[in-house]
Amino acid sequence: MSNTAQALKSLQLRNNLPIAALAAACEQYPKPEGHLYSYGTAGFRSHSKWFEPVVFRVGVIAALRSKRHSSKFIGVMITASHNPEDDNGVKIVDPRGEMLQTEWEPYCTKIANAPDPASFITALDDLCTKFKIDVSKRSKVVYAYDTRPSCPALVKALQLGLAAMETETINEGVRTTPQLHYMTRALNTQGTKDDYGEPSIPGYYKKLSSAWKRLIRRREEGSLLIDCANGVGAIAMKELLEYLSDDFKATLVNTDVFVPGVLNNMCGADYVKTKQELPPSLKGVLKAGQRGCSLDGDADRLMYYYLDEKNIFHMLDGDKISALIAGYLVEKVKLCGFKEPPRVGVVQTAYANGNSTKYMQKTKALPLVCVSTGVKHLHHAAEKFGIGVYFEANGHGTVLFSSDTLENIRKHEPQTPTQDDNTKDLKALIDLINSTVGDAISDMLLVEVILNHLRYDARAWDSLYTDLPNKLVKVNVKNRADFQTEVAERRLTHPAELQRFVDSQVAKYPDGRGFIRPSGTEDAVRVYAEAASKFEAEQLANYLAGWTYDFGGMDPAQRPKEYLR
Ligand SMILES: CC(=O)N[C@H]1[C@@H](OP(=O)(O)O)O[C@H](CO)[C@@H](O)[C@@H]1O
Ligand SMILES: [Mg+2]
Repeated sequence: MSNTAQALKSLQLRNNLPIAALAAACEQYPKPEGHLYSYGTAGFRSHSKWFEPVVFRVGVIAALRSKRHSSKFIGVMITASHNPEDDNGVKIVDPRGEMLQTEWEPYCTKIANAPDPASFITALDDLCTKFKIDVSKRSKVVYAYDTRPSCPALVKALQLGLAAMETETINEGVRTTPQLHYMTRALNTQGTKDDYGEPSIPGYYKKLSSAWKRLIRRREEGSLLIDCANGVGAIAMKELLEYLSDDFKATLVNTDVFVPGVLNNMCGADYVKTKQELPPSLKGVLKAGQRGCSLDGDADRLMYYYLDEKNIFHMLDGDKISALIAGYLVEKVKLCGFKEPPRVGVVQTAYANGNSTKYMQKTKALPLVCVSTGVKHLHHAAEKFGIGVYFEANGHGTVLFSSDTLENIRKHEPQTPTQDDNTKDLKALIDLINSTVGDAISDMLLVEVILNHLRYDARAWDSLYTDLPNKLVKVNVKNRADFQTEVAERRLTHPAELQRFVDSQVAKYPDGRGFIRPSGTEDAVRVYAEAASKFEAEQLANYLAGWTYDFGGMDPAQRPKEYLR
């Protein structure tokens, strides 16, 4: 008998898992030695070379998650978003289209890292016991993937995991991440009072396009330039434009889907946010005054921008999008004439520009909370408002309507024609917004509608407030776990001396703010600083980076020369 067979025979499981099928499949996808995976903010993410065993195991976990949720559909999305083309990632989507419940994350990590079939099955057994999963229940999984060359092989691995669990599956093919989230929720709510829409990709386009047509008031001059990052967003945008009729004028660029080496390369939302400049491929294409926007590689992030008459680039990031939407919604709600108007609130992270926070709180008197980085934290905090607007500065975000708010709107009886018009608008806005997750395409339509209603061009929108100059630096350290934070990652608890240095430096700069936190997705520590001028923001960031580098146990002789000490 082989070692594996012996190990399997001596297993004492508490749950009736299909051991033979799981072990056989696991042997086909042996876990490479020396690679540790961790289920974090963005699910699992890694170089695609080592990724098939992880995706196979995620298939099994997703099936168990479905069994745990009375056989509701669970979603699985294979994508590495804005990361390089050779990376890939996988994440699990819960029945309402939300991110996987946090309590499952450490179990996913353990299952992914189990070195052999016996320990893999034992880890699954622990999960089943912990969450009282009835293995005999049916399971259903809907999945999709992005345009990366590694996807077909990863999909095969996923399918093997699902087949081992005898899962009913729907393969949605190459789709955006938000489309997969939509599908998951729509499949699970079909025919119920919470019906989210027709559970199909045409259903998604119909829902968005019909809401947009109900909202749009006047013909726009010129066309919106959309940088699709050479990713799946290009496919979705082309399909959506078919539904939007000629009234929506858009020019798509960076649409070379499936061409090797171009995905997210020198384009896309992450490029724009990190470089704070126009992608080279848009130079000479975007005209002064014209609005442009960039999606990321899986179309869940959105960045807007324009060139002024001197051809100077201005970025309208997640904070500006959030300010526009929140400011608009708070006024809209007032115009509906509710007896008890829903409370509109905003959720941000420490990366939100200081002046955006000031604008929301002081100018707009909006309640605002700051949470840790990562969409799941923002999403949960936004659920506490009647209408919760959440965006990360990098352009990922959406609007949530609580069930009380939806009920309130459904029952509302407008007393005047104005109230009636505005209530109709609000209902259409709910359809236009993909509340399951940040959706670049839905957010883009929402921004366009609001600008249309307010008669704003890009410059008018930009002038809501002026961004404080800022700089983000990624610092390599020996062990990022040595850096620990508190108050939604805005302060370090360890190393305490480094935090004291941050405090003393920041105090020297007008409008200065800075913080240091370990990345949740990369092996690095991020340093952020803002101040009244570009020079000061950069200088502050470079001081904090220099100190972080040294505190991180790195060799001072190798310290990058822009870092200051
Ligand atoms: C500064 C920054 O942009 N951080 C990003 C990045 O997280 P880090 O934990 O900073 O690596 O990736 C996350 C997942 O995509 C995203 O939610 C977050 O906003
Ligand atoms: Mg993304």
